[in-house]
Amino acid sequence: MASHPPTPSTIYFATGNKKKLEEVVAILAAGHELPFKVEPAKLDLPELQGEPEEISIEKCRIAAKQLGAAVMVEDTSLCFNAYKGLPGPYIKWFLEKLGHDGLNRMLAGFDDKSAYAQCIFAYSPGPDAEPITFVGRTEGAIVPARGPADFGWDPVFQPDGFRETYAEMDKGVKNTISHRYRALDKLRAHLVGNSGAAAEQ
Ligand SMILES: O=P(O)(O)OP(=O)(O)OP(=O)(O)OC[C@H]1O[C@@H](n2cnc3c(O)ncnc32)[C@H](O)[C@@H]1O
Ligand SMILES: [Mg+2]
Repeated sequence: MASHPPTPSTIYFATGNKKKLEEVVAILAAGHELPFKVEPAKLDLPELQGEPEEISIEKCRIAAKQLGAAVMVEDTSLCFNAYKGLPGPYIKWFLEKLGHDGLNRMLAGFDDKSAYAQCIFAYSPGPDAEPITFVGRTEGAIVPARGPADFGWDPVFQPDGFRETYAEMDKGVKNTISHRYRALDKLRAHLVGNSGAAAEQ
């Protein structure tokens, strides 16, 4: 991986999704004091096609060019094992067109209702740098919708080891086990490790 310059004091989180932003802020605030600030940047980034990691990298390149600064983005997939990982990064359109019931109906003919939520953060220190990625995954199952419908497919995803869906569980709990937490925790470790103080050693 090409070495990155020390972590800058401000990094923009480019997203058009306020619920994602809420969770990123909450996850970062729950940890130790950070040697950098994360500022939101509301960009309507394109819905790209391809493998999830490539989508996040390209999304990051676009955001870094638009902002001309250090930027992080993330792309989220919901992957049904019975569909070999689809809808994957296309979940946004499946959710929009089919709704929670339709996502369940996709699996009506399958005994295997297992799925995993995947979040891939991509970070770039600036428009000319190659983004680096951090992947987080949470295994679970697709279930009939339960809980408040204020964030995407949360009501139909029940993480393994829990009786609640993401939507039913306390936000604080979701933010310690979610695909987003797991990916962001890796990015945070990289940025802290690469911050000025650490980089001087
Ligand atoms: O601007 P960006 O960051 O791309 O925001 P987006 O809403 O377009 O998000 P994605 O492209 O990553 O599409 C993922 C879809 O899954 C939804 N989603 C993402 N994270 C979720 C989570 O933790 N729980 C439920 N739904 C989620 C999101 O609302 C989209 O419909
Ligand atoms: Mg998107």
